[in-house]
Amino acid sequence: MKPEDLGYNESLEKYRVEHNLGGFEAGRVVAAHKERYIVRTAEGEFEAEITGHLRFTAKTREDFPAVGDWVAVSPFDSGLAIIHAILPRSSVLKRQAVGSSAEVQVIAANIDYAFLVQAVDRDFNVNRLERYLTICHASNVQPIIVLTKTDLIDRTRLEGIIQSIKARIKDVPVIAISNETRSGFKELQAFIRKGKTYCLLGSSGVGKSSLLNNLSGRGIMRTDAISRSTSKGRHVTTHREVVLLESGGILIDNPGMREVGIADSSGGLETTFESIAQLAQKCKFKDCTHTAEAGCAVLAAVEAGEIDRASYENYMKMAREKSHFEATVAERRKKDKAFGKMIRNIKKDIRKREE
Ligand SMILES: Nc1nc2c(ncn2[C@@H]2O[C@H](COP(=O)(O)OP(=O)(O)OP(=O)(O)O)[C@@H](O)[C@H]2O)c(=O)[nH]1
Ligand SMILES: [Zn+2]
Repeated sequence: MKPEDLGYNESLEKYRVEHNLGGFEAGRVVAAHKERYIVRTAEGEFEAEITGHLRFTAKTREDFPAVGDWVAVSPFDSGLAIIHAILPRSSVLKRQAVGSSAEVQVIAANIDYAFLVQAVDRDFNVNRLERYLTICHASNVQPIIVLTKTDLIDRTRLEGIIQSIKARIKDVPVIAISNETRSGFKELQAFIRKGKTYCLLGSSGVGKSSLLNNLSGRGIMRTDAISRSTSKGRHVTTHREVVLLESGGILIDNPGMREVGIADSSGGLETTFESIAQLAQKCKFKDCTHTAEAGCAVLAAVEAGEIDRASYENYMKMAREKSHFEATVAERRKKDKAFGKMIRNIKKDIRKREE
């Protein structure tokens, strides 16, 4: 298999050469579990660990390899390799970790396109689509909306749903398919290009697995589980989270993908609701919350019907979640800082006493 088949490209190769990584092989992380990785290179598949240097210089979880990452590796034994560096990511899909720590988890890296999957029956909800769009914009992933289960409703109802999406979401392709009748698959396939990386985002039960099965046909790469003993003697089983589609596209599918929420969507909110963000600059007060202020340009536009009220409410809800998330992170950083200072003071005291 050529690295290009896994999505390797010229800018990655340029980086590898320019940063003196030419002596290593380029590989793509196809599975990650704790600090154990499965890396696929042109030569084959390796079970890999990161160098001590990478581990000790890592400041956050984002400094560790994730599924989809391109890494510089050196094989050292049959089937074993060391990861020396992570090549620059074109996109990072993350989510806020469960719990109160507000730590960000990297779900996958280097995804080009996300299929935002929604069923046209009971799951259908434009607010949820906007939520996924926000994540895509924050992550630098191109969205494509896929409506499933179109066999369950009639043509008129489907047209109505598509219209209601287009009224609120501009410039994002909408494809309607059925996993049962396979209608719409030709149109969908036209969006899948060789060497590009995709993922599926959507609630449980909307038809993501069925879609994946219909797309992959033969040539699926993760049919068997990987089970090897680790250097520490443990025996673990991992599933490859990268699937090669028949059309040459690469699909990343892992459990974290199914729990994507809002995390650190710097700029994401603004891109999704561009018109709201632009209006917000025209508000009378700089710190306008767009809830009740006089001279609020956003409220005025909602009143005038220039902005959809549902979009406005969704925007406000996400803005609140985002600021809550950022506050939690700031709070934790402050605590970490105070703790670090305390430790330094204790050490100083000990040194003084020893003198
Ligand atoms: N009628 C109809 N049923 C579908 C379609 N796509 C999926 N289903 C059914 O919907 C159910 C859920 O489909 P899945 O593909 O498992 O959904 P999923 O999104 O992978 O769900 P999770 O694994 O929970 O995330 C299954 O019973 C499918 O047979 C469709 O296009 N039409
Ligand atoms: Zn305002």
